[in-house]
Amino acid sequence: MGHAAAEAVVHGRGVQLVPYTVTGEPLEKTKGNVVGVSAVPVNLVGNEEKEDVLLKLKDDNPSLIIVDFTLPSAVNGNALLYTSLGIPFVMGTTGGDRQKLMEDVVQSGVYALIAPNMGKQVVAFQAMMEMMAENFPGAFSGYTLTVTESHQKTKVDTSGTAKAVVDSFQRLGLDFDVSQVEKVRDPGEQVSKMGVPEGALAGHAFHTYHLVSPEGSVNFEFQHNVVGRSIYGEGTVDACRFLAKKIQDGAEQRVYDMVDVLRAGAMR
Ligand SMILES: NC(=O)C1=CN([C@@H]2O[C@H](COP(=O)(O)OP(=O)(O)OC[C@H]3O[C@@H](n4cnc5c(N)ncnc54)[C@H](OP(=O)(O)O)[C@@H]3O)[C@@H](O)[C@H]2O)C=CC1
Ligand SMILES: O=C(O)C1=N[C@H](C(=O)O)C[C@H](O)C1
Repeated sequence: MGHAAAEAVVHGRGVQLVPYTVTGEPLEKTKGNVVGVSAVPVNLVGNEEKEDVLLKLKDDNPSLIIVDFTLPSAVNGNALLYTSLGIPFVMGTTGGDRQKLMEDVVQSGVYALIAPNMGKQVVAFQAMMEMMAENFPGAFSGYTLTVTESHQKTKVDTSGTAKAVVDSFQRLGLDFDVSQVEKVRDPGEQVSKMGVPEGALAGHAFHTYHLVSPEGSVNFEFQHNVVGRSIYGEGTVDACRFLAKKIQDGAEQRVYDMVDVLRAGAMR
């Protein structure tokens, strides 16, 4: 996903790629190595040197914003790293201890945008569910919910988007815990059960939320199926532009999500 985001930055308006990517690898594996993002060579940064490199990049690029698409196990440590260096960041990575993440970032006073989904229409769906929960709490009391999400087999955690939507469903009266979300990670099942195109097995996000009334006579189904990752890359560029403007304006609020970007009319 980091690569897809970098591609979108290279092709995006009003943003510039700082050609460095921090990895989870030791320096001996990254030293001198580059990856190509379109025609731009991007330098790999090893674990031991990341603090020094980020500080130097911040000095050289005062409006630097870090984009993080890593792993749930890296979420909290990375957020502490960025806040300790005073570098604003966009965090698309899901999982980790989300409550601690929010507490640490808010307390630091560093500008950040944290969201489990950067895709404009998915963010709009999330916002719609939040609005429904706020306006009609308990509207689906007594209903039964099933949630199924399919992602590439390398995804280690339950979808962060599904967790956010489940939060709205809970406020709508559904008795459902995120541990009940069915994760589909087997490629065979993804094709046969979920209808994922074979070409999208390495990158897709299919979500289905199904609700049934107590007596079974009323059914609702919400579905968003994304093939590939380009919509998240485009949303990441929107997020960076939005955050840069907030920093420039010295906005009082310092921590944002993608619904804030959408509400501001700042998603293309
Ligand atoms: N918000 C959104 O719209 C979206 C969010 N996501 C989320 O983004 C995250 C990443 O997804 P995806 O790219 O598919 O995952 P991958 O597993 O493909 O990539 C994760 C990368 O993180 C790197 N990494 C691991 N630890 C660290 C670390 N401490 N510092 C820096 N880099 C590290 C790994 O590289 P290496 O170990 O080689 O260094 C690896 O390449 C997931 O949480 C996913 O859910 C995904 C799509 C959209
Ligand atoms: O890992 C992914 O691919 C995605 N992760 C995010 C999530 O966990 O919800 C967003 C989207 O589903 C793609």
